[in-house]
Amino acid sequence: MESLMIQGAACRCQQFLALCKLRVVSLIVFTAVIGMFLAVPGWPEWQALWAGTLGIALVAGAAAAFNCLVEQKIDAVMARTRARPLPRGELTSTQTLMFSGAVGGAGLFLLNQFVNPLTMWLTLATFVGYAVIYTVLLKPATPQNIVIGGASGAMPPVLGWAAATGEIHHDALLLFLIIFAWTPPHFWALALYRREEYAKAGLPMLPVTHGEPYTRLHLLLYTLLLFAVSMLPVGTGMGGWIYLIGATLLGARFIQYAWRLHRAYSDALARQTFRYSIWYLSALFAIMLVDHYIPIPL
Ligand code: HEM
Ligand SMILES: CC(C)=CCC/C(C)=C/CC/C(C)=C/COP(=O)(O)OP(=O)(O)O
Repeated sequence: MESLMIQGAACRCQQFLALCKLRVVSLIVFTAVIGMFLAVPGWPEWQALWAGTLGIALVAGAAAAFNCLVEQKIDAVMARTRARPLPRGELTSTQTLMFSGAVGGAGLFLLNQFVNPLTMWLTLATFVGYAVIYTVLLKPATPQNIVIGGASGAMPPVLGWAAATGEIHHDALLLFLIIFAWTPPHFWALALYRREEYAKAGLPMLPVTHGEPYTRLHLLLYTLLLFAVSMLPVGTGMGGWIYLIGATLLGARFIQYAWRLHRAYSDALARQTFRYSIWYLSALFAIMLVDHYIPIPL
C-alpha cells in the first residue's frame, strides 16, 4: 500500500516536471549561468550564483508550464506534443495554473530576496514575453512569432549578468543578440520537417504560410546574420583568440548546414540542422567561458 502511494507521488511529480520542458530550460539556464560568469573577472558571488540560477530556472519552468496550459488543444493535435500531461488528461488546467503560479512565484521571490530586484523584474518581463506575448498573442497570429518571441528566449544571459552585477551591460546585450539571431534558424529547421503538423494545428509558421523555399532562404540569411553577430564580442574585446577560432568554426558549420538545406532540402537534413543548432549554442557559450578564464587577446 505504502509503496503504491510512493509510486503515485513519483508519477505525479514526473507529470509536473514534464510541464517544465526540462531539456529546453536546461540550455536556457546554462546560458544564464554563463552570463553570470562572464559578468565578473573572478567568480560570481555565491549567493547570486545559487539563488540566481535556481530563481531563473524556476521562472523558466513556470513559463513553460503556462505555455502547456494555453496550448493544450494545439498540443493534442501534434504528434510531438500529444504525450504532454494536459492533452493526456493526466493533469487539469487548474493544477497546471497553480503549479505555474507557485513555481514562478517562488523563483521571483528568490530573485528579489537573494539576488536583486532588477533581476527579478527582468525575469518577470521575460516570463510575460514568452508566456503571454509569444504564446497567447504572437504564435497564433503571425509567422514572425518566433522572430519577435525569440527576444524572451534571448534574455537569460542578460538575466544572469544582472544577477551577478546588478546592471545591464552592453556586453550582455551582445549575448542577447546572439541568441536572438540564432532562434529563427533553430526553430525553422524544426518547422520545415514538422510543417504538416503545424499546418494541421492551424499555426501560421513560416513554412506553412510562405512555403519551404522561402523559409530555407530566410534560415540561411539568419544563419549569416548569426555569424556576423557572433563576431561582435571579438570587436568589443570580450572575446579573444579562443572565442574567435571557436565561433568561426562553429558558425562555418552552421552556414554549411543552412546552405545545403537551401540548395538540396531533405527532412533528414533539416532534422540534423535542428540538432546542430542546439549543439552550436551550447558549444559557443561554453567556448566563451573558456575564453573568459584563459584570455588570449587579439
Ligand atoms: C521562441 C523561441 C524558441 C522556439 C519557438 C523554440 C522551439 C523549439 C521546439 C518546438 C522544440 C521542440 C523540438 C522537439 O520536441 O522535437 C525545441 C527544442 C529545443 N530548444 Fe528551442 N525554441 C526556442 C528557443 C530556444 C532557446 C532560447 C533555447 C536555449 C537557449 C532552446 C533550446 C532548445 C533545446 C535544448 C531543445 C531540445 C529539447 C529536447 O531535446 O527535447 N530553444 N525548441
Ligand atoms: C527565464 C525565463 C522566464 C525564460 C522563459 C523563456 C522560455 C521558457 C523560453 C522557452 C523557449 C521554448 C520552450 C520554446 C518552445 O517553443 P514553443 O513553446 O512554441 O514549443 P512547443 O510547440 O514545444 O510548445
